[in-house]
Amino acid sequence: MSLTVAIPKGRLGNQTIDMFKSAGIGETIDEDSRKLIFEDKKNDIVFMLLKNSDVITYVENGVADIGISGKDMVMEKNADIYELYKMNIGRCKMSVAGIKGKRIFKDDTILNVATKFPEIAKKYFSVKGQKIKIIKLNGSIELAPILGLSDVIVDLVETGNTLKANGLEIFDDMYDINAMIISNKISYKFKREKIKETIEIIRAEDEKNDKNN
Ligand SMILES: Nc1ncnc2c1ncn2[C@@H]1O[C@H](COP(=O)(O)OP(=O)(O)OP(=O)(O)O)[C@@H](O)[C@H]1O
Ligand SMILES: O=P(O)(O)OC[C@H]1O[C@H](OP(=O)(O)OP(=O)(O)O)[C@H](O)[C@@H]1O
Repeated sequence: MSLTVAIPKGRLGNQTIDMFKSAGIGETIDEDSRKLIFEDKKNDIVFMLLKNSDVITYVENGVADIGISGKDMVMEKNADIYELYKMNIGRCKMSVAGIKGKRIFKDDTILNVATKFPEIAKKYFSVKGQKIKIIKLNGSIELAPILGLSDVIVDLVETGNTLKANGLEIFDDMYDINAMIISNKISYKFKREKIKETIEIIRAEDEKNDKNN
């Protein structure tokens, strides 16, 4: 049976597809076409291109044997999967941020938190004993404090350019984030050799790219 691989469309997917291609795998993948599924007959792998936040769902349900997902999504979905390899791509931080110079402390009152990651934010603030209200957004999170929708945001920060350009700053660093190769648990039992072989190929490309950067 072929190995099925879930690739997120967008920044992580583009880099991963390049890695596969330079190892001679997935040469049939055409990111410019509207097709979402590509078969590499030579290597007996089927690639599916998914929305980033859906990769975990496909892997957890076994429709994809393995997938590439940001650690942020792995934490947010708390899925029953294996994390097999931590990649050097997709490196950023998850942070609490808000309007520069206006760090808010609200001991007994509720802090309004805008984020794409409600579960991560809830756990983080609950450990700190801070009561919060989540405002779930899907993008442009940095707008929320500027427009008065929230007190703070919980979001990813890489260069810090988006925060800076919008007059925000980091209040607290929460977690280091990177891309992960994840696997369905049953697939790992029955396709272990093929999965390991594929991860070794990606690992070699990932390490090679990391050295060159
Ligand atoms: N600025 C960034 N720098 C580095 N890695 C990032 C950055 N933003 C996101 N990532 C990582 O890349 C993954 C994919 O991000 P991308 O922006 O392509 O997806 P998305 O559009 O947020 O997808 P979705 O809306 O489905 O969640 C994230 O889950 C995260 O792990
Ligand atoms: O620190 P920086 O290098 O500026 O990167 C951080 C930005 O990148 C991500 O957004 P993305 O580009 O995915 O846009 P969206 O989530 O707003 O759609 C993240 O949500 C931040 O907004």
